[in-house]
Amino acid sequence: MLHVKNLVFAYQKSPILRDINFTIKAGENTAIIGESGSGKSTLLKLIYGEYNLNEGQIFWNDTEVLGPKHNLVVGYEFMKYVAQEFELMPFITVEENIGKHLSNFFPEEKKIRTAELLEVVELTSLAKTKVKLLSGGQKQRVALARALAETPEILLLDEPFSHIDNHQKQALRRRVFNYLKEKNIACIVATHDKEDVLGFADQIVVLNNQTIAAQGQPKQLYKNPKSALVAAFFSEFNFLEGTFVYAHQLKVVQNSALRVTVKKSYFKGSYCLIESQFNEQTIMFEHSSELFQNDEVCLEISK
Ligand SMILES: Nc1ncnc2c1ncn2[C@@H]1O[C@H](COP(=O)(O)OP(=O)(O)OP(=O)(O)O)[C@@H](O)[C@H]1O
Repeated sequence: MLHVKNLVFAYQKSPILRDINFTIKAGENTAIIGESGSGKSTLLKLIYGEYNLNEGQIFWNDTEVLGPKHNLVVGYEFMKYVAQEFELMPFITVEENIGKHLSNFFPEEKKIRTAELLEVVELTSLAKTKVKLLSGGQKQRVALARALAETPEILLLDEPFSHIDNHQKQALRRRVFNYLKEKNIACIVATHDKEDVLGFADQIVVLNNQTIAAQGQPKQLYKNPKSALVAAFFSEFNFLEGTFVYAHQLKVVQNSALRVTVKKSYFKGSYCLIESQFNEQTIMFEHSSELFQNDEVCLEISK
């Protein structure tokens, strides 16, 4: 189990993170979300032992994670970290990068393991290609596979699919997260993308104002977002009748007190997102077809 206890950290004087407390069980997937600059990457680096804490402690089971003040070499065998700037070796091949830390004493095992990981990240066809020739997304996949090579107990992922195109992202995400569950590898994913979270995360930790603003299971936070920050992470939303209402929870009806004037329609594929006006307030709602400027429609909340 990972245990982050009363963590406080500042790069210089003003704290970046304070009063951070949470736990992660073996095999659990935790998403760290929050605005840009809220400290997600910093938190991952602290858990990895890259910096010294100002206060607090971090444990993986009975081992305390200590910063560079106490450790000559950053990192622990049980933990791997895939940073936003994945540091690969450009002049050797994809498979050599992935197998870099696997023992040469067991060449057969190394071969099998590398082949397995190439499949997880769907890079089998590029196994013999030098990394310097790869695209950003392909490099990101090599970094993921390399982090998995030695089967860590916990994996720290910073925006792990950010460079990968949409077409490949969906399937890759499922493969990687299912693989982690199968192998009982805990993971922490810092992300801006709700698709990295819904359907995969066991818990979400929301960072805001240097601290944990909310924490819970995705379903809980989604159904009852207590702040605009959380609601906005999941979907387009409105603040109506003292509560957060997602755009898809507003339906056009014959008659209601919520009579809005359409400003603009945005085609979204299977639906249209409609921007409308109610008194001084902008109301966003989803509709099956396009509506036109100055159309008047009545809306009802259907949660
Ligand atoms: N090495 C550093 N030295 C000083 N300040 C830093 C350093 N790295 C990050 N910061 C500051 O710490 C704060 C948190 O940054 P961090 O990168 O952890 O945020 P983040 O939530 O991961 O952002 P993003 O979503 O944009 O990646 C920011 O204000 C940033 O400017």
